[in-house]
Amino acid sequence: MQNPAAPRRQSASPQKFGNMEVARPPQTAGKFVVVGGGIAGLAIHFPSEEILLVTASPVIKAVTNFKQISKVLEEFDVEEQPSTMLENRFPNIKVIECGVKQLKSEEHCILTEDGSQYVYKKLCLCAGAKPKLICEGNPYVLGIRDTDSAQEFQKQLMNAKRIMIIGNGGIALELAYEVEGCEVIWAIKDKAIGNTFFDAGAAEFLTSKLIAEKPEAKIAHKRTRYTTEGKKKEAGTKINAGNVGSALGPDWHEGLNLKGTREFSHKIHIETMCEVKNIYLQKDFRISKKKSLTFPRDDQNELVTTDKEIWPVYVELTNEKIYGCDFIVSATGVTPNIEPFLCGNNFDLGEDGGLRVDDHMHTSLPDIYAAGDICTASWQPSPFWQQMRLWTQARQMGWYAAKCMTAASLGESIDMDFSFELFAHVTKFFNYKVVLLGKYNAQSLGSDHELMLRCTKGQEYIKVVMQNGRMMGAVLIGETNLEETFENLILNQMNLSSYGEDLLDPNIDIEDYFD
Ligand SMILES: Cc1cc2nc3c(=O)[nH]c(=O)nc-3n(C[C@H](O)[C@H](O)[C@H](O)COP(=O)(O)OP(=O)(O)OC[C@H]3O[C@@H](n4cnc5c(N)ncnc54)[C@H](O)[C@@H]3O)c2cc1C
Ligand SMILES: NC(=O)c1ccc[n+]([C@@H]2O[C@H](COP(=O)([O-])OP(=O)(O)OC[C@H]3O[C@@H](n4cnc5c(N)ncnc54)[C@H](O)[C@@H]3O)[C@@H](O)[C@H]2O)c1
Repeated sequence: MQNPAAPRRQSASPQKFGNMEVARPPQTAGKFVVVGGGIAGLAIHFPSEEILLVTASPVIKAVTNFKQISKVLEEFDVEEQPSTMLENRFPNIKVIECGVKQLKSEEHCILTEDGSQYVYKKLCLCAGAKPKLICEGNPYVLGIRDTDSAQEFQKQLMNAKRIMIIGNGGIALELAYEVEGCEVIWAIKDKAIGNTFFDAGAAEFLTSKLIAEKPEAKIAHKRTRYTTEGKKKEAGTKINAGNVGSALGPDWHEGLNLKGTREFSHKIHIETMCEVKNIYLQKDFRISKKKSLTFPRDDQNELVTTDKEIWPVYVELTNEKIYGCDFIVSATGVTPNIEPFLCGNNFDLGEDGGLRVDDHMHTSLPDIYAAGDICTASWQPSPFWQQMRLWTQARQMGWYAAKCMTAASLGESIDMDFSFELFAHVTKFFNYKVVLLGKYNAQSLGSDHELMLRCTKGQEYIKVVMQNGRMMGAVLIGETNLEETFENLILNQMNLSSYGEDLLDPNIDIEDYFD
């Protein structure tokens, strides 16, 4: 049976009239059009509706081994697959492998880079985000986002003796632990590592792992890559250089050999409370007559000497120190991919540059929804939820957006999905399981809160955030088995004042206590 969602594709290039190129007339697509084949776009399922998925990357992301760990915590692996696999599994989905270059919201249509136009009834934008680099266009400054940029990083690392990592979030934390055989200078704005996830206490717990030699055996990698090598691209479907592929996710580095040219395991030096002031290419640095420093040794403390080695690039920090290196990784956050959709469309934007969405994932323009990294959640959130640009949230948003779009087209109303009640993230840093719940860093609680801690060096770190005797958030590092109990305690807001310190007493089986 012919797929009803399939728009008839004519020639790949725009029609020609004399010397003039004219975009092909609009093709009426299915009811719903989704832009982006990342985790948010792929979570959009309408079992009985026709969907047109337009995506710039040749592969799509599929969630496998999905596990609901507790009410809100989810764990899953992600595989890259060819888009044909998606079409085979879901005959109501038609995939167009091409970047969207323009949105005409008044006409309800999108234009792709091959000159085609598709009309939508409802549209969901899931075009993700791209790395926010400290110095755009500098060939020695790399960002990591998708499979290709991760492989480029690996390629450059293979020939590197020293790299600099700038930033203090997820990517920097992972790289600082994973990179071997290469000196790493890690410059952070904060006093302690991992500021987007941890406070100084948790950072200290983890730092001991960072400076130790890495004894852990590597776990087998779960990601599989669909390779496009040798696959001839159709004319006109070339991906615009500005378009990135889908973002990597959990275990992204497991298939990569993150090793430099040296024989040692870890060698890392952290420069705290500083930012990048200047980046010099080798020639400019020579002209500047400035001096760079050698890699600081543990026993030298601040006594570093002038570096005799010549490096391709030099980084001057705001603490006046200068280090040479082979290249710089800018792990400094992301910027939502909104450019192709802005021209002529008056979207409300969030402070972080995302498309503002309401509690039904609806943007400020009629019939246009957004989900995942591209959007800025602009509803009044639950007291225990905040947006972070993560796999889990992208998946939940995509899934919920689909429900909202269906309900809107049927004229029905729908309640906010339960997954937005509580922020819950499970990940792994420095080979420890890390669970973050609710206001895990006392975000927006001001000074009116207290912390309870339990820490066993090398084994576990538990922090709970309490306010008026109620649990507001928690950080659980290690195999604590407390996530489900704490999730319930945050959600039910039970008054825990009478338990006092017993709450974290290791001799009390807290799970049974609150069953
Ligand atoms: C290195 C790395 C490690 C990470 N690790 C974790 C982790 O361990 N845990 C976690 O929870 N999160 C992690 N994240 C974050 C997570 O990957 C993202 O939050 C999530 O993938 C966002 O999904 P998305 O669908 O919104 O965007 P993306 O995955 O970026 O997908 C966007 C899609 O839109 C397409 N697109 C872009 N522009 C256009 C256009 N103009 N036209 C058509 N298509 C377009 C792209 O090709 C892509 O298919 C990590 C991110 C990175 C970079
Ligand atoms: N395990 C995980 O959960 C995981 C791992 C990797 C990445 N991610 C996600 O992937 C995305 C990208 O990761 P990321 O690490 O680039 O972003 P991030 O948002 O996690 O961290 C960005 C970091 O860069 C710092 N920063 C910003 N501008 C800076 C500047 N000019 N100079 C110095 N530091 C600056 C910030 O203070 C912050 O520490 C994020 O959404 C992140 O949540 C998650």
